Amino acid sequence: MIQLKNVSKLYESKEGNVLALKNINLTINKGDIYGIMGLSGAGKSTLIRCINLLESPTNGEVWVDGVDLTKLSHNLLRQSRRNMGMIFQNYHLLTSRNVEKNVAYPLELNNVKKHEINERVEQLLQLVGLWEKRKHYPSQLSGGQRQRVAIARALATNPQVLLSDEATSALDPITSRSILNLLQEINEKLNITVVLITHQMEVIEQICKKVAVLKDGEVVEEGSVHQVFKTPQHPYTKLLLGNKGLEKHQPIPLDLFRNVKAGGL
Ligand SMILES: Nc1ncnc2c1ncn2[C@@H]1O[C@H](COP(=O)(O)OP(=O)(O)OP(=O)(O)O)[C@@H](O)[C@H]1O
Repeated sequence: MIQLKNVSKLYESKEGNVLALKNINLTINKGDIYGIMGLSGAGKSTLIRCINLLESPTNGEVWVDGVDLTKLSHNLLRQSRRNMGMIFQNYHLLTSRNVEKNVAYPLELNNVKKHEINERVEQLLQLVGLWEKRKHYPSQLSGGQRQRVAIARALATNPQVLLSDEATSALDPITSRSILNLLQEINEKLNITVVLITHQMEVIEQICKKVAVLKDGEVVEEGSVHQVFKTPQHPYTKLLLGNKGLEKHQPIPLDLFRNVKAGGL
């Protein structure tokens, strides 16, 4: 379980101070696919980066599986971070390493034995449908394939949590759908908690069970996706959803693209 308790984040600079998060309280249960949505500048990236303390909150506590990460030493925090994989809009792959070496990288850093690395890399590349492309370099892959490599790498250390920072924002709708299906499969098969941020309502609608709506650094509404999309309470949520409320807009069936060959996207 992930709990954010009274989390605030103040960015200070000579250009001026920005209070990016204001007293955030959130509980994300194990096995959830939890979406955080909001417009540009709402504080989504800051919030997701506070979960693994890539960004240190100015105030508040971040509890993951019973441990307050804000109280950990540097070394213990590094160990805890192995429990949380992260993927990004721009993939962040190492361009000088081929697919299998990218996935192996976190395992090499953790001094895992060579034969275990090989086994794990094969499992992960089979899972994301890219075993055949293991010798390819990132520049030889499509955006969707790069994101699959990034997902495999994020899962290398067997994390319990996967954080997704706008992971499908740069992809076309069909490729985006295939990546979301993969995240859902990972959630179901491996029981990994997925936390994602996005400005795209359809992403939330497609795979999330729960959602928090972020506006100017504050959570203005939270609940099950069904409830929030069907009967949004806050004017900002209503504005974001526009005519996409569940009553007016039925999502595309989840399995529509399941049969599209993964490696081709
Ligand atoms: N390192 C930083 N220094 C100063 N201000 C920052 C920094 N990072 C973010 N901010 C500010 O904090 C606020 C929230 O930014 P954040 O990137 O978290 O929002 P976001 O919802 O992820 O936006 P986007 O969807 O455009 O990425 C913005 O006003 C932004 O300018």
